[in-house]
Amino acid sequence: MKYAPMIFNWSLLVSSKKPSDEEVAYVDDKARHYSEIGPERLPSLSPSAKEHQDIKSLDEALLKIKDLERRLKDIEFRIPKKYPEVTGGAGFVGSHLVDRLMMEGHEVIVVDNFFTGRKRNVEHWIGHENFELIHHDIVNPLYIEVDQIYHLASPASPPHYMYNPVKTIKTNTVGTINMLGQIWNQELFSVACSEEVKSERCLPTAREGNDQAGFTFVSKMNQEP
Ligand SMILES: O=c1ccn([C@@H]2O[C@H](COP(=O)(O)OP(=O)(O)O[C@H]3OC[C@@H](O)[C@H](O)[C@H]3O)[C@@H](O)[C@H]2O)c(=O)[nH]1
Repeated sequence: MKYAPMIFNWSLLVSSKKPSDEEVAYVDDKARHYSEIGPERLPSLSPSAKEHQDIKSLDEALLKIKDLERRLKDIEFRIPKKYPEVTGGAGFVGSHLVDRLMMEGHEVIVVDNFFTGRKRNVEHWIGHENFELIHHDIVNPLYIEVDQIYHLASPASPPHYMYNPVKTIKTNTVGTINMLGQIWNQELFSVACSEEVKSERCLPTAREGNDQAGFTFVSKMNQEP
């Protein structure tokens, strides 16, 4: 790409055009005006009494805002926050649940081995002080303190749960036992299951009306706490 050379035309500064009589008269008039009133009569730049008053009330307003912010923080602290853990929180259903919990102001921990889940499903929360993402396979124990668990970590669709059936059964049994071990009150433990699994503890997520549904059904049935 070619650039046009920048030429500064000095002749523009030395205009040949003479000021008109009107322009000269204006400049004369201004010069006379300011020589008459003198510098002391120029408008003062220091604040007037009224402006002083305004600044004072501005300070007071800022103090009030600070006080209100502090009281708001106090109130926020009194609202019971939950510390829920979402296993499989990087998956389709899990990430929507995470959004909901985060929007409600809870401190959310996501545990996922990214078998089918994706970081991008929760990336908008990464860096948020209430959010933590742990790359972990629930088949191995995990020792963290939470006060509620939404257990969604499981291969969800036939190609995924049939990919390694033994591992699927391990995830849904050993994995679930591991997650249960994290929480003292099992009433605060919810499992996501498809509609075939009839249990009050289940959060129904999908209808798995296919030949292999029985496999995931049996596997998930073992999850029931
Ligand atoms: O061993 C595993 C398997 C899977 N996962 C995770 O579990 C999540 C499953 O989410 P997917 O997007 O694949 O599937 P869905 O969100 O549709 O499944 C959801 O509804 C159906 C239920 O049976 C599933 O338990 C629930 O997660 C993924 O993030 C996956 O990485 C684990 O963390 N560990």
